[in-house]
Amino acid sequence: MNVKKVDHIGIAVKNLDETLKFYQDILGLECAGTEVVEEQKVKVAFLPVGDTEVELLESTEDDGPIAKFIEKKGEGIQHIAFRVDNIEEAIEEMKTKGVRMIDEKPRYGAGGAKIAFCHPKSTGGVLVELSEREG
Ligand SMILES: C[C@@H](C(=O)O)C(=O)SCCNC(=O)CCNC(=O)[C@H](O)C(C)(C)COP(=O)(O)OP(=O)(O)OC[C@H]1O[C@@H](n2cnc3c(N)ncnc32)[C@H](O)[C@@H]1OP(=O)(O)O
Ligand SMILES: [Co+2]
Repeated sequence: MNVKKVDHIGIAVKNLDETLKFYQDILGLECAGTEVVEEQKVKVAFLPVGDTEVELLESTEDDGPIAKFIEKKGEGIQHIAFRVDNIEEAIEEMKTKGVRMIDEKPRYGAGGAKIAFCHPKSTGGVLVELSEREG
């Protein structure tokens, strides 16, 4: 597996605009854009920090993964995403090594990335996202 960097840290929030006040006005980060990713039932805001990004996630539906996460655990860090150079190969390697994949095929991720999630029960308790994209 060739992990290049931490692509982003995904943070579940109830209200994107409210939380952006902390990241923008207090931390001084810039919001590089927002996007609705229908398949994940989220509205996403990206805030680059050095070589990585903070990804703020607000649910667009009551039954989405972010809504469920907040219901059970409250707001906070929901996943960490690692950048890989070939996601299909990375998924196969994970499976071969016994990791339980939530996604066995890449899905659409924000910014046109190809993404796949690994189940927290087989990663030591962290929801891990694999992400392949340019840049
Ligand atoms: C836009 C995109 C992008 O970057 O481009 C994104 O990031 S979208 C980001 C949002 N999309 C996703 O998260 C998609 C992948 N996520 C999922 O499929 C789901 O959220 C699961 C991770 C499978 C959890 O599903 P669900 O809540 O129905 O399962 P569950 O409550 O039965 O949880 C099973 C066990 O996993 C734990 N668990 C649940 N969510 C967790 C999380 N985020 N981190 C660590 N552990 C977690 C629960 O506490 C429970 O443990 P116990 O049994 O010990 O209590
Ligand atoms: Co993500």
